[in-house]
Amino acid sequence: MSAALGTDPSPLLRVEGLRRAFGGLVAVDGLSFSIRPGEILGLLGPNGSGKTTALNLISGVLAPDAGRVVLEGREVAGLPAHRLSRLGIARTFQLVRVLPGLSLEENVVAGLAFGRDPAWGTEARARAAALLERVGLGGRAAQPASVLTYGDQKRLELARALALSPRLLLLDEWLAGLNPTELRGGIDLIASLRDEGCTVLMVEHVMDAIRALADRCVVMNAGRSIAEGPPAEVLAERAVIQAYLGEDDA
Ligand SMILES: Nc1ncnc2c1ncn2[C@@H]1O[C@H](COP(=O)(O)OP(=O)(O)OP(=O)(O)O)[C@@H](O)[C@H]1O
Repeated sequence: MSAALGTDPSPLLRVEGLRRAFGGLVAVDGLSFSIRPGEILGLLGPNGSGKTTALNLISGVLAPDAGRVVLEGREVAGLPAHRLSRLGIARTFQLVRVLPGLSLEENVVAGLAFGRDPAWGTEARARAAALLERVGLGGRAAQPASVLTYGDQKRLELARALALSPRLLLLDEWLAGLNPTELRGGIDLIASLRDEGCTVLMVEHVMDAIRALADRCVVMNAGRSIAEGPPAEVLAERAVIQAYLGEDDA
């Protein structure tokens, strides 16, 4: 199925034959898929299937052993994370990485220095205020990040990622661990980013969120893509159900 998407003439991002091993364990094993501009692609799979490693390879946290990562026609595999930030790839992390000793504004201003459209000083503070407003933290710029609830830390981390003016936003289980109210708000927030044309690759275990948000999904198992397509179709596939049930023959 991924071969058909490989013929897409102008994907925003294309990964091809991506591979990364840790010692004898091949965490990502020949992974290929594309993301079109404005699309939300869900990257799914059971624990340990290689999703976070794939995000790490795309965002420059890790270098691939083999394969290509092509952003708007440009080969970017192996570039370090700070170069990829400048080129428009931003991400959130599974374990939230806000700077607790800094204010909300300072957290976002720190992100604004490293993106595609960097800003400093007065302009950075104005843009930080707008970004905080955008993620539902408006009016709280001066508060220390240490007072935030878990859900609000996630919002702050999203504001920091958006501060990079990304072409592609990578979300690593951004909705995990939220209570039902926070989850609803989080889904609405991602939906609003999509409505603004943001392109998103999201690793997510919350299937209600995938059904509500993703245009397409890629399902990984043991480092490989085992299914690709619209959520309703993919989640009904036998191989996907077996992978989630932990079958060896999936
Ligand atoms: N830095 C590392 N060193 C050694 N092994 C690693 C490293 N990072 C990941 N792995 C292994 O690679 C495999 C894939 O891990 P990865 O975190 O990418 O999976 P995942 O699909 O994101 O899992 P989860 O849903 O639990 O977050 C696992 O077996 C994991 O133990």
